[in-house]
Amino acid sequence: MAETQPVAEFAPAKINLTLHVTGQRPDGYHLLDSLVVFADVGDRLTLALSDTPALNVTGPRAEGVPGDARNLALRAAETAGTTVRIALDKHLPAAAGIGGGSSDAAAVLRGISRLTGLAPPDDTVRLGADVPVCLPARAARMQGVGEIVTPVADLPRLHAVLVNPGVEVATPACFARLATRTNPPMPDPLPRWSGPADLIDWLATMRNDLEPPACHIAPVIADLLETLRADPACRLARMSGSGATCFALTDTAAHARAMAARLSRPQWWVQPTRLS
Ligand SMILES: C[C@](O)(CO)[C@H](O)COP(=O)(O)OP(=O)(O)OC[C@H]1O[C@@H](n2ccc(N)nc2=O)[C@H](O)[C@@H]1O
Ligand SMILES: Nc1ncnc2c1ncn2[C@@H]1O[C@H](COP(=O)(O)OP(=O)(O)OP(=O)(O)O)[C@@H](O)[C@H]1O
Repeated sequence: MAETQPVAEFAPAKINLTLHVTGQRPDGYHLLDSLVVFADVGDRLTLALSDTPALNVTGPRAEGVPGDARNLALRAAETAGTTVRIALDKHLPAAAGIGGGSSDAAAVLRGISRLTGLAPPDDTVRLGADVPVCLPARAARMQGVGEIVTPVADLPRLHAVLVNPGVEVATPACFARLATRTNPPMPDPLPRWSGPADLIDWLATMRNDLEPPACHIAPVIADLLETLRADPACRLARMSGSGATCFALTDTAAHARAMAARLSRPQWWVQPTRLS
């Protein structure tokens, strides 16, 4: 087969504005209720149909990312039953709670759909709990173990700073350290927020249940959250996913940029961003 013209896909960072752990299935997987949004920072992929699978990982965060069949980008193509050549320009830190691998996998599935005209496979949660929500890459409520994705229309757009303190937190270890596995869900239906300030006030009454276990595993996360909360521009600071990346919400893009400049440290990944 001659290679097709490549298509480009953006794989945005996934941010869990809330992450409530509401139960556990008999197979050990946890039931979640999470308000998920996407940032304007992320990985960049190009892919083309080809005879043999291939993956080339480059970019500022390529180090340590598997370049072989373990990479979720190649596993996604295999799930779709398609052979593709992928160039992955990695900008998101890995194992960071912002769905890097899942967003790459979802981007590959979107790209393959464009190349073949076929719909993505149904059972994408098998690739990773975050893949279904990353597929549309739009604000959504995520439930079940990640397979139930309900779009949230008209979510006010937020300004934020994302900060990763340079430690990796293993997701299973984080779930394993939960003190309680049956915690209250978010309200159903979700409220309708009048604007960003209203949304932030409401978010302050919600939780990330994985934050206490992650802070126990990596105390640097607790220190980071304290630093974020002490900043005059910070309206709310919370961890995303199983960490270690945390986000601070601000009133304006200028505040996010100024806060990001104040937070610059050699080992930290710091990004001002918009979430929507
Ligand atoms: C924590 C979140 O990032 C929140 O968005 C996701 O639930 C995790 O998404 P992910 O990294 O794509 O997760 P997976 O690769 O499917 O699972 C990693 C591990 O996390 C635990 N896990 C994950 C999802 C879930 N609903 N319950 C779990 O207990 C399991 O131990 C699993 O082996
Ligand atoms: N495309 C990829 N990008 C980054 N890591 C990948 C990729 N494919 C496989 N991996 C592996 O997956 C592990 C988890 O990385 P990933 O960035 O997906 O985690 P995460 O940000 O914690 O995800 P989540 O928020 O979904 O829990 C990494 O340690 C890495 O070895």
